[in-house]
Amino acid sequence: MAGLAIDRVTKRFGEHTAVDALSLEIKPGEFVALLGPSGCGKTTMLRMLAGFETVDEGRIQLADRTLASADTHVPPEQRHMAMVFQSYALWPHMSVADNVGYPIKLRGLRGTAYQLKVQQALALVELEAYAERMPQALSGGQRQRVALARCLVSDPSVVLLDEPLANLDRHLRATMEHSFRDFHQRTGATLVYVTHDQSEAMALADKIAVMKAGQLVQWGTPETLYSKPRTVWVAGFIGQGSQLKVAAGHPGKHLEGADLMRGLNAIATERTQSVLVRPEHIQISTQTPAANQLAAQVESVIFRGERYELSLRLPSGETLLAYHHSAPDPGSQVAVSLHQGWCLEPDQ
Ligand SMILES: Nc1ncnc2c1ncn2[C@@H]1O[C@H](COP(=O)(O)OP(=O)(O)OP(=O)(O)O)[C@@H](O)[C@H]1O
Repeated sequence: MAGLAIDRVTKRFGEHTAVDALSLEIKPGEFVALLGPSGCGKTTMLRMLAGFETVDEGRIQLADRTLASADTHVPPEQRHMAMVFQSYALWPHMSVADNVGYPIKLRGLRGTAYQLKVQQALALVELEAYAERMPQALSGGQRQRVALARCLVSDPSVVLLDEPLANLDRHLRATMEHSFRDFHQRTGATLVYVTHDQSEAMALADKIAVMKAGQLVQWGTPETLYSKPRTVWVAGFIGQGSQLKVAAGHPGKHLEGADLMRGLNAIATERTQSVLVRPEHIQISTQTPAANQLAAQVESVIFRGERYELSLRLPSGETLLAYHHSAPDPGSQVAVSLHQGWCLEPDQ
């Protein structure tokens, strides 16, 4: 296993900078997600890692070896990496076992050694029983697992995955999230996973690189991104929550309930700091508001199975998303206690 170092890597297409001085240190065996909206440069970064694109500036290293820089370009087949695409790209005329074994057959492996490798790769994705099936006779999730097995058969140091669940329905995606985590635990491979779906990145990755317009805006564990998003934009992109303006705190600080309430009650011109309040830090009651609570009007209620999701309007005119175990009437007044908030940096 080897770690990957991405050091101030830049890629331009004509006038457009697709990846802008991006740096990341990926440890051996880490599961990393590149997360960001469409067009932010995730796929371009992945293709530079794979060697399908050259690097204009900066350097990519795998362990001590330079794979790419302005004057170095190791070709894809010499990088010891494997890539899994959204479209699976299986050969329809070959059985599952033949699809999986194809890369090592190309390298001349035959006989028992070949059979064993194919069997081991199929076992990693729990498809041993499907070895003789044709790809058309598999579900979308199973096809994606065949594609994974095919990339593992050559023991790559790094597996690159480009939105591998994008073509699957919601139910299958959830199942596959478990398969990917199991797969990572069984292989211990270094995985770099591109997605624009924040919940997928949070469910899968050990660390997430959040990208915007070619730049890295935050690099951290899913827990850190959720509880301490750096900027207004990251907070809007990760998880659910409301952003309010307060006259208290400063970026990178928590605000406890009393300070938060005081900050919210200040006059509008003084409320210049953006604060993120997650729904789990909000308590709702249908009693008359006490001195340390806010009065809010219920605008809408959505049933989510285990709870109700409430959209509330505060006296300042701002909206607040809260959870509650029962459904208050739309239009009614509730008392709101805020227990905690996180202060955000403005976007550049
Ligand atoms: N070969 C190319 N020639 C010119 N521009 C390109 C090329 N490849 C990508 N781009 C541009 O670079 C930017 C980043 O594209 P990229 O595919 O990396 O984004 P992405 O974050 O992966 O988006 P998506 O989630 O939609 O796949 C986009 O503006 C895209 O149009």
